[in-house]
Amino acid sequence: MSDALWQRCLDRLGRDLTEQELNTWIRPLQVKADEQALRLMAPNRFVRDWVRDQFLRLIQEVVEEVSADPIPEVHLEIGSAGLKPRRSPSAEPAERRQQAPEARLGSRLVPDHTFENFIEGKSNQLARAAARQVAENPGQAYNPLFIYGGVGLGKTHLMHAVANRMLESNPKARIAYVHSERFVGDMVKALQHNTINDFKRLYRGLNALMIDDIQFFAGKERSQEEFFHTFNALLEGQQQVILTCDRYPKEVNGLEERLKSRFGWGLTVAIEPPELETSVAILIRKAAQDGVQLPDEVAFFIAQRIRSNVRELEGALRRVIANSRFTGQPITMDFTKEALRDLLALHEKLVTIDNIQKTVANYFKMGIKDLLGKRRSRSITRPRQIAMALAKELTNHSLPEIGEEFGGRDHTTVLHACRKVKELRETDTRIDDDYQNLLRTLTT
Ligand SMILES: Nc1ncnc2c1ncn2[C@@H]1O[C@H](COP(=O)(O)OP(=O)(O)OP(=O)(O)O)[C@@H](O)[C@H]1O
Repeated sequence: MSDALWQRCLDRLGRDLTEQELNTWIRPLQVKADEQALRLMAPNRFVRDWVRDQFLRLIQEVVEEVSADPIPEVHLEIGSAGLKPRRSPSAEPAERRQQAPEARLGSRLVPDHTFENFIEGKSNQLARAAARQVAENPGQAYNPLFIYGGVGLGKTHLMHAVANRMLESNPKARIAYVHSERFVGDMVKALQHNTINDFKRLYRGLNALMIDDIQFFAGKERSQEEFFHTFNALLEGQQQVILTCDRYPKEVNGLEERLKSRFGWGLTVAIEPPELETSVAILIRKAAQDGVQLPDEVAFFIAQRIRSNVRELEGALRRVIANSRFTGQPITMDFTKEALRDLLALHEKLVTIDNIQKTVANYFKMGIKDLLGKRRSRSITRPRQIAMALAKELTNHSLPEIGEEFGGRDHTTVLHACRKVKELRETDTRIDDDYQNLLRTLTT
């Protein structure tokens, strides 16, 4: 009964919470069978406290709304609906752990991927904070830590930052960072050479295991099986596990349910594409690391045009710096536009005012006529203002040109729209989410 009720609550909560809030805080809760109450089990104290402070009242309201009489009380506790992971000391004897040669496990860590070099912004704040906690208290804070998000957004960087920090405090820590394809490859080799027991011993004797891009496990049942056991052995021994994936674990097809549910034991956090200010800060920092002082306007220019991910931002910056070194010219706006001409042409070709109008109208489920027309009800002016702000941000058109394209409006109307949207994004997360979603749709 509780499961069905909770499912109805989840559907209803989807209307009030963002997808990220649902995925990070609400979906990891498990329901424990109870006739009288709805018992929600949080995987750890952090999640319980956060859910209690931020969402419990809403959950209670939703439960009242969706349940028939009698309305159950809502209890929020730490634990799980099923078995708890055993809190035994390390699963492997110490001398056996010492035998495993590090070099045979995983890939090298990038020394520059540190917390200090990771620029924080709203889009990655939670992931960075969680990773830091894990680095300070491996095996204790959140286990496993599951970081998900699109390509090139800093998941690997954060993983390495945890490993680098752990090694700083304990140079003997046994940490393996592996891409999931490599884990699968190594396992297949071990099976072929009859060395699967060594393989198991190596992995299970670690202090921390970090596996990147676990979406590649999809459909590989034998690897998932082995990984599941390794994973359990490490968790039981309170050794840290960190995983990354390009999407929310429940959305990976071909991944066993028991694995997906285990991932929810710790903390699942998202990384989003960086906001403009974060992108600018990243560019300025990366340039400085290369000994280049990047003018602010150039950083803004690049960040405004390349919105998809940090790797692309870095690529554009590298190209500007390389061109400047090669030609001996200083990095000015004109120089940057020239250096990135083909890249920007590609982006601009895709983002036209027309395209923005269609995408925004579609997103808010309204007609283009209304978007461009004279009606002034809020349900129409907001999307209209958002569309104008996007046109200013993503195209090279001037304010009067944009006004013209929006039903012949004055350039001051466009300016007002841009300011209003900026202000609203700072005060209303829903509008900010809508804006970010639209940005992403238009630029990727
Ligand atoms: N917030 C940030 N501050 C500084 N550098 C960043 C930040 N986010 C990402 N980067 C840099 O962007 C590049 C891509 O990041 P990373 O390889 O960690 O992405 P990823 O999310 O793991 O992508 P993929 O899914 O493709 O593996 C790296 O060079 C990384 O250092």
